[in-house]
Amino acid sequence: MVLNELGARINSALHALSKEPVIDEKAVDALLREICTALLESDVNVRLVQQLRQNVRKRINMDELSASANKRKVIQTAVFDELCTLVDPGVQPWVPRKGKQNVVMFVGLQGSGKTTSCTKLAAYYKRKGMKVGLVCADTFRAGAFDQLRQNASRAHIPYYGSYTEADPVLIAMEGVKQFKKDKFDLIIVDTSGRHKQEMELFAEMQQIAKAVRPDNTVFVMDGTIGQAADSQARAFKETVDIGSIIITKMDGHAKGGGAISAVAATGSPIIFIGTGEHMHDLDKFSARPFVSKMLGMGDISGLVETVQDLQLDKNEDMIKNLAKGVFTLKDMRDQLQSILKMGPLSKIMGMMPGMSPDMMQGFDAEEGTRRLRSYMCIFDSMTENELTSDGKLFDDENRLKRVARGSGVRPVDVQALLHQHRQFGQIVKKMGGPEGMLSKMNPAMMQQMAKNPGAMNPNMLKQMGGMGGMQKMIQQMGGMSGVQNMMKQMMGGGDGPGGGGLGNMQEMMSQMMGGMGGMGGFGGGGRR
Ligand SMILES: Nc1nc2c(ncn2[C@@H]2O[C@H](COP(=O)(O)OP(=O)(O)OP(=O)(O)O)[C@@H](O)[C@H]2O)c(=O)[nH]1
Repeated sequence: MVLNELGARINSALHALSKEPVIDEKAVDALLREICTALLESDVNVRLVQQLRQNVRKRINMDELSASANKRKVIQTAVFDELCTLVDPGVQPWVPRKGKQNVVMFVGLQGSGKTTSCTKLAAYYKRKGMKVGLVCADTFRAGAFDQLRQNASRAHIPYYGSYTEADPVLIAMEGVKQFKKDKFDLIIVDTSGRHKQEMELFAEMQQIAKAVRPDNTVFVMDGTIGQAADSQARAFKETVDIGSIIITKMDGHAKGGGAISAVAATGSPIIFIGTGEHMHDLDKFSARPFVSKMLGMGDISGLVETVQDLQLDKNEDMIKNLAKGVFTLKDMRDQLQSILKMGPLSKIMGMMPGMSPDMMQGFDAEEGTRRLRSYMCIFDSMTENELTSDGKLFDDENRLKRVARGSGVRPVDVQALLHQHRQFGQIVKKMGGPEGMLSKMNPAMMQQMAKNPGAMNPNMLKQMGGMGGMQKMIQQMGGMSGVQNMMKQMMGGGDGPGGGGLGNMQEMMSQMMGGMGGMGGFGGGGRR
């Protein structure tokens, strides 16, 4: 069972509980049976599933429960917490520090996704402002250096490797030495893999570790591996000092439960999850947001971090404009550019509460991204004067035709962009100023949800006014104008209970992307 399905099944079991007229031992047993079966079908280690069942059972005291006003909430919180425990070894993950020359070594079996993940991680920390270098110490697989070189070049990340040197230990040592000399903040060493756990691989890993003395060793594991994950993780743990885990290929049809269980075998935290072959397909992992996202409650912290990385609050001109309710073509270009920088639209939308991955079906994010890129070409063909205008200049047909010619599109495409700009402009006008919807919020509620999404009353999101309330929470958590402005743009309004939050967002997105079909499932306001 893939993780989306697992989340949906646990959700529906919890939902079924709320429909029970009496919540007694029998009802709790039925709930746990359903959850445990779902976990086992997702390849979660059987020992861990038993442990989860016992822990939840221990936390639910039926006598106390009968006096409790909200039994369902108590049970839901217990289940949520135990699901988090399942993927959280309780160890703070290691993070590189800027200004210190951090060395990270990647290990794992051949094809697990080491090389790909090295570059993804390098790009991630580059976005955080670190000076990152990649060392290819994989001399076992012909072509490994070429792969790393290509990936690194694409991401503009310096790399080190050799076509002639056959000794991986020497390459690793030399690469790390050079990057250290040049004061790199983070040096990532990719090592070889083998088809299976074998002595030669382990001996090589140990030699490299001895030579470069990594601050952290990252174990990369294929998410599709199933129950074999447990023994694989143990074998690696016994040989090298695994500090963190990256699980790859968690996109598509990976069951993932087996690899996730590896946390227990190594006692090391999962730090990232690979969700595709592209550079951006790396999700930071932490237990609570992961479980929250799996259960369709979104990943607020991931969304806030992604938005923070954009440093939108540094775009002062736009912020000033927005506050005044003014929205130029240049503002629109900057916003869309930011969205493009955040990575695939599907990923961003997947982080939003209420949007479980299955709701994204039919949402053609690639087509959306292509359309955004064509918009960028149109903006590039405009003069500064035109960009800083409200678009009325294009009532002049010659001007419109000139821009269409310059960007290789039809005049009607330029008109479509101008139409969307007008729509955005109307929303900005409505929301700007002190009367904007962001001024109305309930901080206590937001803080509670931010701290513990599992304890959230399922109706809370609805009460908060769906995505409108979400927006307020992001304001509370991020506390920065850039996030608000971004969210304002992306999501549109949504005030009050059931306010058209998601509905508006759907409308906005589909307008932006030119009416992508298949998003009709999004309800207004909170979901569940
Ligand atoms: N779908 C998907 N594919 C991935 C992911 N991570 C890696 N891959 C693919 O998995 C394949 C193997 O990845 P590599 O990075 O070459 O694996 P490796 O562990 O470095 O392999 P060796 O160098 O031979 O040890 C490649 O085709 C990658 O594109 C992921 O998160 N999702």
